Amino acid sequence: MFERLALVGIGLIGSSIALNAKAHRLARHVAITTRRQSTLDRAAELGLGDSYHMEAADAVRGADLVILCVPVGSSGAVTAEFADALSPGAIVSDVGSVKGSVIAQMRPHLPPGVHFVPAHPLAGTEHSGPDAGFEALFRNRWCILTPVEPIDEAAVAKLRAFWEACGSNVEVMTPEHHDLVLAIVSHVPHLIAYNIVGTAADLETVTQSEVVKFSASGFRDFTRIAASDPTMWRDVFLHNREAVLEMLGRFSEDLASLQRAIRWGDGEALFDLFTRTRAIRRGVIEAGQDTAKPDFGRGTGDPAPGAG
Ligand SMILES: NC(=O)C1=CN([C@@H]2O[C@H](COP(=O)(O)OP(=O)(O)OC[C@H]3O[C@@H](n4cnc5c(N)ncnc54)[C@H](O)[C@@H]3O)[C@@H](O)[C@H]2O)C=CC1
Ligand SMILES: O=C(O)C(=O)Cc1ccc(O)cc1
Repeated sequence: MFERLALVGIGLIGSSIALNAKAHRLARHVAITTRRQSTLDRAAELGLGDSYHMEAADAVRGADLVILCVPVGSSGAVTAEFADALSPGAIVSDVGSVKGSVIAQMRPHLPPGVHFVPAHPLAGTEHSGPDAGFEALFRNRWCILTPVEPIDEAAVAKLRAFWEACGSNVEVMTPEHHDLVLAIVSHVPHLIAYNIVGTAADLETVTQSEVVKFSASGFRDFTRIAASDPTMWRDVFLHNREAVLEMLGRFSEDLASLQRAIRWGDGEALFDLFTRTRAIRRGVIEAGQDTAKPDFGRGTGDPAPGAG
């Protein structure tokens, strides 16, 4: 599919892409570059690529597909390191959990003649680093493409085919819509997990060990999410600020109304909400998705179906 794939950053997502490239023969040569020598050495030990470079420019030179796989806050600085070495006609993409900010950071560095097609695989775990990757990560998961003007349809089609070969279902949308949808289905839920685990750990009457010992399944799920990479998630919140604050505002209002229902013994309000949310989960399962599928509908004015 590609002659030379350059992966810039080789953590969970970069290494999972590398394993797919090898398993499905998506590129004749996979060039890997990352910031630290120790990470590059580990990638080489794992046999993730065909060549390994400490200089990003050396990895992207001659590449027809470059995928940036670094925390979103580093996107601009890292792109500046290799932009001059990009070949005309190359497709430049990324995997960042935020699209608007990443596009704003990367675009000014990209020379005319390369095709910029940002992407976001909605697939991951709480683990990070090159050892965390696995080939099945993207299978039956969504990958969202957010092409920017001037859109090259052939480049979009090629990147779509790449992600489909990794097992993903591909959807195209604007960066703004992506950031709003992801704020409610991914970013705010992570913030809630970080917050509730922090609150539990801070309780003076509940020691840290009791939090671990008595974790029932619901709280256990929160602890898994709250174990996610601190650098990555700090960057997500700093770079999707507006959408997250908008969704948090709605969330707080809805939480206040639940608090009120509990205070005033309004069982009907609680029962009604829990009945609606149960139906949503069952709809998700019936649709064959055991993880939340974003609401790709537009124009409803309510990107959080069933919230509140
Ligand atoms: N972890 C997840 O579940 C998912 C993450 N993403 C996105 O994928 C991107 C990468 O995330 P992961 O692979 O999980 O992270 P990771 O922490 O496993 O790997 C990040 C990689 O980037 C390198 N790196 C960090 N700062 C750098 C810099 N300034 N210059 C060069 N290399 C640098 C690290 O050495 C490492 O190789 C992020 O933008 C994240 O938002 C997207 C979907 C899921
Ligand atoms: O581990 C989980 O449950 C996740 O939610 C993984 C994840 C994290 C970040 C993304 O941008 C997409 C997927």
